[in-house]
Amino acid sequence: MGWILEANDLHLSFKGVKALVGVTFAVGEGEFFAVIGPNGAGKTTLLNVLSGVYEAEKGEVVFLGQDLKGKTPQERARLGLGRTFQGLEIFRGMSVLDNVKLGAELAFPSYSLALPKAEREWRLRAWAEEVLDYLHLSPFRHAPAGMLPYGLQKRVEVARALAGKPRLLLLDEPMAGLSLEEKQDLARFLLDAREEWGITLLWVEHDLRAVLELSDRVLVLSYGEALYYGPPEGVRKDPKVAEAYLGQV
Ligand SMILES: Nc1ncnc2c1ncn2[C@@H]1O[C@H](COP(=O)(O)OP(=O)(O)OP(=O)(O)O)[C@@H](O)[C@H]1O
Repeated sequence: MGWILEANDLHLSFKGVKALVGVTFAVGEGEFFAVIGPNGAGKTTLLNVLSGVYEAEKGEVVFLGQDLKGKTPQERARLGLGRTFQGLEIFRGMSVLDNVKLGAELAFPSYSLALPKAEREWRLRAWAEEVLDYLHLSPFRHAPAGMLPYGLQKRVEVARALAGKPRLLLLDEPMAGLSLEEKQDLARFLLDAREEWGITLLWVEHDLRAVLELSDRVLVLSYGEALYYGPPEGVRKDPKVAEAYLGQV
């Protein structure tokens, strides 16, 4: 399998608290890859290191064959490494369409700045509308994003990230706070986006059932260390994982 992302021996501590301890894994092109683990295991820290919010003290992150050391989150996003956050990161007063258009800007490389303004705006809007349509958000396109029910706001956030046409999208607990039906809808949209636009997905998620059902491979973290790395079928059988979750799996 061709790797789109490789993380080698990542270490990071916060004032003596070891958040990542020698974490090594790789994500294959087109995979749906999950990172799970108990609270405080280092999952969000790992996403922050991959997306450039933090720099690892040791180890390297290689994306599409390129070492990301020293690259800012914006530079990483431009290379095709997208991200959604725990909690909502949308502009509440802005319309759904404008939120998604902001994300779509990333999908239009700088040369398109040379296009006439109207032409560029038209293309941007057409692509944003396509993404909205895909995620069944078109009926809400003119509503201020903050006025929508929570589940739809989460979907707007995912739409904005997908509109940037990332090669790899990092998702931090995309299903938190969603109803079962909303979770099933989101799962379908993510799987469809992978199929349609060739986006690789790496998600941190607490809903173990959804993770084991949807993911191709899983990395389990506990106290910053990788406990398990492999197919979902092995997660429940692994004694170290069972111990870390104290019977939760
Ligand atoms: N900016 C920071 N400053 C100090 N300590 C931090 C910081 N970020 C994370 N930590 C610590 O690092 C460890 C890992 O935290 P992290 O948020 O990555 O875990 P997590 O697996 O995402 O947890 P959760 O499931 O609760 O979101 C924890 O002990 C946390 O307190």
